[in-house]
Amino acid sequence: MVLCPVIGKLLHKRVVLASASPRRREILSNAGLRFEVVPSRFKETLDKAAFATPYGYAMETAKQKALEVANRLHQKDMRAPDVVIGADTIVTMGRLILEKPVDKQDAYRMLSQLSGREHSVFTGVAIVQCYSQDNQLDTRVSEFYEETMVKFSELSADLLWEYIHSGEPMDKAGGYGIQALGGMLVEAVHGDFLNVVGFPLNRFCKQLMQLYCPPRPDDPRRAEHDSIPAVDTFEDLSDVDEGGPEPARGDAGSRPQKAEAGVAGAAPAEAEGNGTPETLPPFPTRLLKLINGFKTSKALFTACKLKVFDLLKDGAPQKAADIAPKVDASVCGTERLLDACAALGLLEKSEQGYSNTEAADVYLVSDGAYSLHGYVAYSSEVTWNLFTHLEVAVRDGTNQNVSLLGETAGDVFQDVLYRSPEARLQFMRAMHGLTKLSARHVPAAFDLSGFSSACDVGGCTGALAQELAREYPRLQVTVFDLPEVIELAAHFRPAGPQAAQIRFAAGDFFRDPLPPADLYVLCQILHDWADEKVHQILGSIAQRCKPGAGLLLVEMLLDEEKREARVGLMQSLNMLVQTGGRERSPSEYRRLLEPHGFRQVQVAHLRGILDAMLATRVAP
Ligand SMILES: Cc1cn([C@@H]2O[C@H](COP(=O)(O)OP(=O)(O)OP(=O)(O)O)[C@@H](O)[C@H]2O)c(=O)[nH]c1=O
Repeated sequence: MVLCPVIGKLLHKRVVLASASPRRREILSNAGLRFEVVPSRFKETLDKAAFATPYGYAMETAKQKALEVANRLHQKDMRAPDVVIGADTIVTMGRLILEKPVDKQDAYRMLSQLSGREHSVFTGVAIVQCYSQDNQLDTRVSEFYEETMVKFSELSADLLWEYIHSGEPMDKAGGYGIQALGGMLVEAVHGDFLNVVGFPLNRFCKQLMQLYCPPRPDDPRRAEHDSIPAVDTFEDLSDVDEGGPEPARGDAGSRPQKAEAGVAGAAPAEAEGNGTPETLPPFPTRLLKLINGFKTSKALFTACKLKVFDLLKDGAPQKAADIAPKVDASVCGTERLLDACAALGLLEKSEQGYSNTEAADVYLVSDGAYSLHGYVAYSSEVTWNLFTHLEVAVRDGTNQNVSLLGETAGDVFQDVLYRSPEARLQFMRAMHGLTKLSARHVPAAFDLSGFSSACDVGGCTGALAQELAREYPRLQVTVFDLPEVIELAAHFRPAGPQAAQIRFAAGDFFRDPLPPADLYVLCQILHDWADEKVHQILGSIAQRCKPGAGLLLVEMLLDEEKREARVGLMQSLNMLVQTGGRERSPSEYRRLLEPHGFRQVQVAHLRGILDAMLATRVAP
């Protein structure tokens, strides 16, 4: 019996697993797949620093493992297998990437770093379809990754050594095997368990379905189903938070090979009835998703604006007819909106009516500790309108505030974002919600314990300052921002024990001297500006810095080739249309930092949407 129908389709193909991992072999044979095992000889020595994300590294390693086997078998037999599967599992925590330990000491080092903390396990998978013609091998690679979060208990040195002496850690990424004795170290798992063991079977089957059973354009069931095109559910979007919002959960077709089904390219199919092979283009699911993406954003914005999620928070399910009058809307419109939200994974729909999903309760209600309601409102009322002028922005290379607000829009902050107390508060709410969520991995990205004072330049509501203060209880943090921002920052001040570590100082970082500190922080500031202004900001920070002082940059880092970081690239368009600034890659930031004496730059790709760089000021 095969649960995944596509596994049956592969029974007649020559499938090779390019892996020596006994776990991968077991997972795939348990699933009913028939395959040969040819371990890859590819050496896992790719330069990790060259990858924008840890999963980019895992996917590339998986691909190289599979391609090595495909090429070797093709050369040997002049006949390539039909499909080669490669995989690579890594354990990551902050900027650390852990692979298999080299010896027992190394295993101890890894496990003690994981003790008491949460980490991510990424498995990158590459499915290489091989075609040989005239003795030439042509390949088409489909890659993806899966992330699972694992939390370890606090583990004593004795326990770790006992575990290491069992011999189990040595051939396993991160130095543990969750499926055996290592399971005892684990307090919680969030995500696909088999992904931790070494192979994300569920996602693999979905990928095979896409490759071997693409929906046909003339399939009536498909048309019906796709009349609202498939979109990422909210749960998928929250993966983004923890892994960087990449194409539908790490879905990446590789370039030199043929294009991935669903975007372009043709896949052979058999015409119904007469068995004649006919070439049909694959149904462009992903393309339709892109075309219609704006509808899903607006449905979410509208539900937030009507405060549907506030109404349903923690309460019993309600019917559309009961909800409509409470949100001052028509029953027929409300019903459609609620159904769309349910299909998007924002609401649950049952016989009793509609209720919030867990994610909606946390992120979409207007008053939650982690609410993104302010960010949604800003996106709907400001970003949305600016994006209607994207074409002009692209043609002219300028921000579109003037198109929106008229000639008064001179300075992006003073005349636009802060043009009235309401606009200012709206922007601050948006930034606060987003920073609070996305900056939580920043403080642990580097060891900042050597610094005693920090100045968060343009620190707005103090959201990052709170995270820094929480991680470093001896650190004093000054949040430096415009007087009108500091005035409203009181709305967001923390009540907790960190409050005493944080003070707010008013000033303009383009004009006024910065407060003294031995660590300066710029969180999503440089991306607002073109290079000339960036130099001005860095110059005035450098003036205040003694040698040894630090500069922590928190930004969405683009990959050097500007191909992978989809969210960062979208954000770069956003910066064009809103401010005239841009997102940059690590080497672009390095080039801006160097003339100001900021060297020894370390880069940390973090979970979530923000990354971090730490530079040290050297003597001029
Ligand atoms: C976290 C974890 C990992 N593993 C194993 O760790 C190896 C990772 O290394 P790899 O480089 O991806 O694979 P490999 O074993 O070297 O094989 P290959 O595919 O030939 O490179 C794989 O074995 C996995 O199962 C477990 O068995 N249990 C766990 O909980």
